Amino acid sequence: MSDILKKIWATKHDEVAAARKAIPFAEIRAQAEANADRRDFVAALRAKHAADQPGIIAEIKKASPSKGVIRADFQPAEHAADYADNGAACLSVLTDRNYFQGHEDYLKAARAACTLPALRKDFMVDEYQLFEARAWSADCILLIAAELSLPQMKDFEAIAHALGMSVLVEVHNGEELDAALELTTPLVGINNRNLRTFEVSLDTTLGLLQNIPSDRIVVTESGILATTDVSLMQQNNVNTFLVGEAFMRQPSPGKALHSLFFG
Ligand SMILES: O=C(O)c1ccccc1NCC(=O)[C@H](O)[C@H](O)COP(=O)(O)O
Repeated sequence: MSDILKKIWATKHDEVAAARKAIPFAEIRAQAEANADRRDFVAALRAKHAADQPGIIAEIKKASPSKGVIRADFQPAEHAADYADNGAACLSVLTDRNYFQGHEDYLKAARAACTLPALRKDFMVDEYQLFEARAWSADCILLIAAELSLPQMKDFEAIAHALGMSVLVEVHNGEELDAALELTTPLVGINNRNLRTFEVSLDTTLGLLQNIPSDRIVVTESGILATTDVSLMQQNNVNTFLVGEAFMRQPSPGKALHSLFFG
């Protein structure tokens, strides 16, 4: 099995090198720092929990390495408004072009179509991408502990927070979780998908859960497809979800969200 994560990482370094030539670092940094349009990603999740509701991060994803094209009729702004109307707390928008057919314009369009905070869902390998994210109005960035060192994650977290963005740190095993818990972000994502083999098991969340302090918000990511999956997580006190495919494959992603979480 080829390691897709390593391939993605190599592509990202090439992309960043090209982006730095197209828009110099000083310029993207100035754009990021001038962008005062901020929405609080963590507060949006906490508000749902305070109202005794699930915190749903609804993903806008056209394709993926494991599934190919998930949704041919892809309308990011419409999907965002549909999610917002049906109880999502936040958006997650793929901006990776090569592997997910994403684009920064999808992030901008989705966020502009509603009032929800948005995660730039991408593979952050270089600080340049954090400034890009804020320049594009992202409210949160993803750090994948499988490929980032702890010093890198600490640096990236500090930059994201200084720019007013939240950080979702993502783990898949105990070693990655130990590193993630060295960060200050309350958002700890447990990816049920092994990003190297594509194998999905909800036991990943259940197995790591007990090692996460109660002041963190555990986000269960990937493979949430059925109401039984939602109930299993809620029975284990996990009430924050990052869901893509189960919504994006349905004619109305928003109605699919409503039916999965609110019956
Ligand atoms: O989804 C993939 O195939 C994939 C492959 C390699 C790296 C990341 C990948 N996915 C990112 C995600 O984690 C998911 O988009 C997200 O958690 C939503 O998952 P799902 O609800 O199963 O679409």
